[in-house]
Amino acid sequence: MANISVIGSGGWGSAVAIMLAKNGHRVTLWSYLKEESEDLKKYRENKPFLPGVKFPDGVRFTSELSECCQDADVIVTATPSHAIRTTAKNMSGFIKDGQIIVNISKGLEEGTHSTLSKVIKEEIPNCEVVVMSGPSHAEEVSRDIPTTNVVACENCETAKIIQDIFMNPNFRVYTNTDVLGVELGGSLKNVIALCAGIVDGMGLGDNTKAALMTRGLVEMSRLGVALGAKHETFNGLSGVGDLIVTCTSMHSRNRRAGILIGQGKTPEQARDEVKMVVEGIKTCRAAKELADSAGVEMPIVNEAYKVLFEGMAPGMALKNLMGRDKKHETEMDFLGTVK
Ligand SMILES: NC(=O)C1=CN([C@@H]2O[C@H](COP(=O)(O)OP(=O)(O)OC[C@H]3O[C@@H](n4cnc5c(N)ncnc54)[C@H](O)[C@@H]3O)[C@@H](O)[C@H]2O)C=CC1
Ligand SMILES: O=C(CO)COP(=O)(O)O
Repeated sequence: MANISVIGSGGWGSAVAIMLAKNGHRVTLWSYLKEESEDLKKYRENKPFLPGVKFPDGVRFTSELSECCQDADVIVTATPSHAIRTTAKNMSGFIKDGQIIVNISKGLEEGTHSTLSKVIKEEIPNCEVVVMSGPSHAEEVSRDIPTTNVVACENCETAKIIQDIFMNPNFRVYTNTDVLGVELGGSLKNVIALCAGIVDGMGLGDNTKAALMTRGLVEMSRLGVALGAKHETFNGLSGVGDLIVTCTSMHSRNRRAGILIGQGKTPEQARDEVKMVVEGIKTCRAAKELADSAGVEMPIVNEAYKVLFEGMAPGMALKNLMGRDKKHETEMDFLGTVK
């Protein structure tokens, strides 16, 4: 049994806290807002994000970071991506050498385009970072619906420690050492999920969505390989696996925001209506800027950028994508990835 602190009590942090407590660990769940923490304590339920799911006895609640870090064997970070740097900075003074931090948030930092494990390592140089990603909606994990994820760390022995802590008969965990590939897959799929929602909101067909997902995966892998990730990682749980779930599930916040945009709402209106974190909007900007500076072609991401940030109508973006130059499907670039 381990002492685990989960930093961030949105839907995902709460679901993971519930699961880890059911696995037999002592869990402390940290909330950004004191009122959020008080409500969790009072109702033993996350009413806004996971209504109807009770926290097991093994979970306690706090809004004090110091008490989360000091006695924890493992710390799990689950804040929105934009809050990871500040949260890590605030945690840094309480972290012991070699402390394992498992990041389960998905996204890239605005401006620097850094992966979240890199941001954590910059703020807490004495810790060891593991990332967990894959197809896992909080609504299902909190209700013990069978799910598989992957934990990635350059040190496979550390990944195995986390695999043992998280694994249970309804939550199967694989290990991987391609940290960059796992993080990029989990982040970039949110942009394609937004586009899948737009396709649904426009009332287009299954053919259109299958095309978007397939070619979207090609773009994700192409950028990933150019940045140093392994191509095969994108064919795993954190790549195609998460892409499938996010592009097809009504639980997906990114897909739900996309549906609203496809129906004519602005990205701001869509984000406000979804109310929960829609990471794909910011990640789209980061992906476009990364692709531009690495000279990588990402036509879907480019069109999504125009819709999200330049006011282009989704119908025009679709026309641009369908009207591109003719291609051979498996055309390779110099790195051996499919163009
Ligand atoms: N919800 C899900 O099923 C999954 C979410 N994720 C990722 O987990 C991360 C968190 O997402 P959710 O739990 O869905 O979010 P959520 O929308 O359910 O909750 C957001 C939480 O962030 C807190 N918050 C707001 N501003 C903050 C700040 N400045 N500092 C710290 N906390 C702040 C809010 O109080 C709230 O508790 C995201 O990166 C998301 O992509 C990953 C896998 C599954
Ligand atoms: O990453 C997720 C599921 O694996 C959550 O995706 P959404 O943020 O789109 O709900």
